[in-house]
Amino acid sequence: MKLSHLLSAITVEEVIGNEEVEITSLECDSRKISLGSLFVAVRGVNVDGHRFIPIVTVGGVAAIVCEELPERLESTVTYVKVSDSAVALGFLASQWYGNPSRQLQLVGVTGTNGKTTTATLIYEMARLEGYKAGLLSTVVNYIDTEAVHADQTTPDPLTLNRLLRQMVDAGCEYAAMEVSSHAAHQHRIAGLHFAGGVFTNLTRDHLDYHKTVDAYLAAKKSFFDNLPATAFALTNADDKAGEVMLQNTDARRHTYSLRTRADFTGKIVESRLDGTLLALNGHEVEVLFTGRFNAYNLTAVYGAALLLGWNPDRVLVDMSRLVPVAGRFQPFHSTDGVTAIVDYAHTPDALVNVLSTIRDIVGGRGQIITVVGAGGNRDKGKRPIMAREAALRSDRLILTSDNPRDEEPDAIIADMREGLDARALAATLCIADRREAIRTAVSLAKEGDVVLVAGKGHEDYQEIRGVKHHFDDREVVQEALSQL
Ligand SMILES: CC(=O)N[C@H]1[C@@H](OP(=O)(O)OP(=O)(O)OC[C@H]2O[C@@H](n3ccc(=O)[nH]c3=O)[C@H](O)[C@@H]2O)O[C@H](CO)[C@@H](O)[C@@H]1O[C@H](C)C(=O)N[C@@H](C)C(=O)N[C@H](CCC(=O)O)C(=O)O
Ligand SMILES: Nc1ncnc2c1ncn2[C@@H]1O[C@H](COP(=O)(O)OP(=O)(O)OP(=O)(O)O)[C@@H](O)[C@H]1O
Ligand SMILES: N[C@H](CCC[C@H](N)C(=O)O)C(=O)O
Ligand SMILES: [Mg+2]
Repeated sequence: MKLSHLLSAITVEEVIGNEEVEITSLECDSRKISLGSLFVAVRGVNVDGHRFIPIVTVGGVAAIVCEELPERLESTVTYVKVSDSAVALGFLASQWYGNPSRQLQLVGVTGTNGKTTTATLIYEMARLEGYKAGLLSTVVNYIDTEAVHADQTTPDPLTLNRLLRQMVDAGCEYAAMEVSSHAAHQHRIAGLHFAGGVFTNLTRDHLDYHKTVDAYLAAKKSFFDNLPATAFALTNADDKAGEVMLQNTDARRHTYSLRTRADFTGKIVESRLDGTLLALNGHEVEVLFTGRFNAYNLTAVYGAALLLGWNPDRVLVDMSRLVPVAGRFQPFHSTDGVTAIVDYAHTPDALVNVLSTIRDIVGGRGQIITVVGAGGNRDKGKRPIMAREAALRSDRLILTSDNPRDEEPDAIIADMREGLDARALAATLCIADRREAIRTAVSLAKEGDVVLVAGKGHEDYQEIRGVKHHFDDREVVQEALSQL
């Protein structure tokens, strides 16, 4: 592809050199370039990509996109100056892959919790409606029915557009994707053409990265600020940040709610551990999901489905055919009446939601035993709050390791313990070995009790100092239950 064709997709400040040069590949990582590549120098979180300009020049790149021109210019390289390389990379990646997001109806889902669930269900719903569809999510990506391993919630622009291209080539008409706050902030989604955006909720997470709640909100809001007028923007009217999200969007504004008047309303008629009778815009449907938070997700999916123009009657029927996402409120039962639930709750708010849901259903008839940890190298401020919220809503609490990454497991547990008063501490055990922690919780449970194993959900690894060791809460839980 000619450089000039790529450049027609971005706003350039200055070009020095030949714009008609042939580009053999588009890269933002100096370790991946080859002869004739276009290298985009992005200022990252750890390092400034501009640092690698001398290396890629020696490596034979044909052109370089950057925010700051190097002092020494080579006659063999075309230099393109832009005001924001990360934004440029997004648009260039779209152009490189033939703008696949314009050939699909792409729906983005953002918010602190519920992104994976909501995006996955929109994908499932498209398939139930008879369409080929794609999915980009924390758990797994799908190109029609082909599962592709997911490294990140929202991949970098090159991976993202490559996957969207594969979806279009496979005949997909729809795609759903999660838009993480990191991705929005780093412009990983720049250049994408969305048919719709959904906001789930905003509570505390990732303050290690965004520093303040306002900055975190601004990152999520930027997704809606950039939606085109042709798109729909569907927000949660019950969330404090719901209205703010749509303040500056050009998209068509719509709301969903479980509490007030909205375009799409959900009402829990009856709740059980294995399902809910839900009324969507007044129509009753039996769904295979539990909890108020899932009623929110389903109402959002229902709204998105109607805004995509699918048949309302068929959508209602298909809502009852949707099945829960791996590791999200996934129940396991022992033969003697103990239930264990594996859930991905890894924020204070998610723990509150999941534990309140369990308490509503169990009532005073059984005890709740919670096993939870917090990830290393992530938001430290949420640790004591997670422990406190879990202790408040559990009869017994076992603090353990999540992914310790580069931190000491005991130090993370100590941070969590800071949130507990003397009474809570008396009902709390600290067992850093997660397998031991789960086994202990299960062995403490009696008939009618519920063990909640929170934080890792679908993850099948434990990340310790850069190495992922196989570990799966669901396997450990099943093994422990079978030994009761
Ligand atoms: C902290 C963070 O978000 N980092 C992301 C970021 O990388 P970075 O800014 O650190 O990159 P960098 O290492 O500083 O490098 C800057 C530039 O120099 C280039 N480089 C670097 C080294 C080199 O030798 N040569 C070279 O050219 C890099 O390719 C890059 O273009 O941009 C990369 C490309 O998009 C991401 O893969 C990377 O995600 C890292 C791996 C990560 O762990 N991110 C997590 C926090 C994350 O994004 N999580 C969210 C989900 C959160 C949630 O669950 O809600 C997600 O979307 O997955
Ligand atoms: N709408 C919701 N509101 C609050 N909590 C929710 C909601 N949906 C799910 N949860 C809780 O949050 C956990 C994570 O759900 P999900 O994976 O769908 O969210 P996510 O936004 O994709 O998370 P991540 O950012 O880590 O990928 C669930 O296991 C559940 O405990
Ligand atoms: N994808 C999110 C959630 C991780 C969940 C938890 N298991 C952890 O490792 O902290 C993150 O990377 O922050
Ligand atoms: Mg997710």
